[in-house]
Amino acid sequence: MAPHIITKPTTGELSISLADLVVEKSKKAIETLDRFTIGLSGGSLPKILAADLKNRKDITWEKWEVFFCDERIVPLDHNDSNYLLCKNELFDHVPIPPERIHTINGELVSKIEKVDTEKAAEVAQNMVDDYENQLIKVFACAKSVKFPVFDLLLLGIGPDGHICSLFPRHPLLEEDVTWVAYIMDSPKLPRRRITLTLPVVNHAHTVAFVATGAGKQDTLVEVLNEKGNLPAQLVKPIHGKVYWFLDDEAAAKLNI
Ligand SMILES: O=C(O)[C@H](O)[C@@H](O)[C@H](O)[C@H](O)COP(=O)(O)O
Repeated sequence: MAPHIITKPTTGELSISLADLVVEKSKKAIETLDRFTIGLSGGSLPKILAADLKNRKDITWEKWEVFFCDERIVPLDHNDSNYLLCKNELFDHVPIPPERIHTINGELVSKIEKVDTEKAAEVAQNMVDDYENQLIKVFACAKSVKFPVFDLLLLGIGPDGHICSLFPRHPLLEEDVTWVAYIMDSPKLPRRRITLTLPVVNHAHTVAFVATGAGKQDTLVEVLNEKGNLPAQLVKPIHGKVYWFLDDEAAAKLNI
């Protein structure tokens, strides 16, 4: 199915349009399943997302279940933390119950910082298991049931076409069993991260990319106009829809 591409002259207008989609998806999910499952990313996304959304009065925030599409393995109060970014932009301004915001395990973060490289992989695997268990609880299914189905995943895109912490040509792109994986050799710093895997992304009901600024022009031409295997091009939800929220600058080289 062709993606829906939404372009707006400014990031302010883009924030309004993105908030409209989030409100719509949140309402629909809460009406049917009494909860809304959303995955957030880092980068510029939390700020663009929160700018308008945090002032919306028509959201049942208490019914949200928030996960992170990827997270850097750093303390939750570290400047590199995607959680901290989302907290500052959104969580501090809206009443999502803290227990419904699913972070990486802070104790395991402290542990990983104190061990050698070999042991670090073991701790990272524990962190992955912990995060998968949080997903299992919310999605109320045994791990044998294939994949969680998020109502909405919000993704940024790197200039190299990466999404989550899934980078071009990285073996993690082949992962087709686990829901969450760790990466210790991320080409983008910090090196240690955990990420949702591609099959989880592709089981979501709705995936929305957000990209702004001239730095994304060439990447968007490649991802949207050409065939290839960049991580963003591998996002093809089995039953879901894909949206692209772009400002005019980012979209300038697209024929739309
Ligand atoms: O973990 C990270 O390193 C970032 O979160 C990264 O994945 C980001 O989401 C994209 O690079 C898009 O970032 P921008 O939207 O800021 O361009």
